[in-house]
Amino acid sequence: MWISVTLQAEADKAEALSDALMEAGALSVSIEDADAGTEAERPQFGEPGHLPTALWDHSRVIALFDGAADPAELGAMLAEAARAAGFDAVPPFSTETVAEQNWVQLTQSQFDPIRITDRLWIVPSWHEAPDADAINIELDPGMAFGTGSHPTTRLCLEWLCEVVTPGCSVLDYGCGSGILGIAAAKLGAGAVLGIDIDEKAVEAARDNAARNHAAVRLQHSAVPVGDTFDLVVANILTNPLCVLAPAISARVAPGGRVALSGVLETQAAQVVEAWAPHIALHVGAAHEGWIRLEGRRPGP
Ligand SMILES: C[S@@+](CC[C@H](N)C(=O)[O-])C[C@H]1O[C@@H](n2cnc3c(N)ncnc32)[C@H](O)[C@@H]1O
Repeated sequence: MWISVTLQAEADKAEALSDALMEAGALSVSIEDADAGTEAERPQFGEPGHLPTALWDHSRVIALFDGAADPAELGAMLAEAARAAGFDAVPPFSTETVAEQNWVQLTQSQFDPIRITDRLWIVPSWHEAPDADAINIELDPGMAFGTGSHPTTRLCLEWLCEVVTPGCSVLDYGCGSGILGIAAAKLGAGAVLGIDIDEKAVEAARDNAARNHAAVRLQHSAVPVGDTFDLVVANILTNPLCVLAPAISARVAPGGRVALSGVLETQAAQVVEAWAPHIALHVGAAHEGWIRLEGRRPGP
């Protein structure tokens, strides 16, 4: 028997806490994006005015301890780890006992293969692809957002399935795990570029693209993007999508198309208005209260 302790921590402190927990005697530690839970567990995502980095501001640090440890001993280990990681006190946590043989299953069973369309599946590495003939993107949950389980990602993936044509160029603005760019490349796009403001996301996306043998160029968003693209997809949040309207729209080639996600139904008008001087947008699809806005730059 093991004791699994799930601690809530700010993402930028999660790694330090993870290291400190190992030092303090944990048998294993994993870090999960706290926003990868249920809708109710994701209060920040999509709240008007919330900064984009808040998407993975909160992490769950899950540490496994020997079940023989008594509560006082466990409390002392947690306190030592919290102190070593620079916390004033032990962050909020919950514990549960886990039968040894169920541990791996417990963690992995939360992430089953996700069918986006008949053509496209997202498959965790420990699963067999349910349809070997489909495009199967291998992605495991990690620190970068984008496993296909969130409706905003799904809306973008469905759009890519509809609009990618052989050899077209695609910009994935706010690539996170790289899931959208990888999907675009696998669907037949030519030049695919993914950019992100978070260097860790760029690194994760690089790893994921390599693992999927997907030709996707990935770079930090501070690096200027000179090109324009046939397709531009951005799953960020309402406020940054409004602020970034001139920058993102400038990357859409004449005749090219754009899809924006990360917008709640109630926020559609705000984004449409911000984009009106650049590209006219309309609601293309909706899923669980989230919408996808789409537009086309006039041109050839
Ligand atoms: C919701 S995640 C989307 C990840 C992935 N594209 C998907 O659809 O699942 C938003 C991503 O946008 C990035 N981001 C936020 N603001 C940005 C900005 N101003 N420029 C570039 N990337 C940004 C975040 O770091 C994050 O990786």
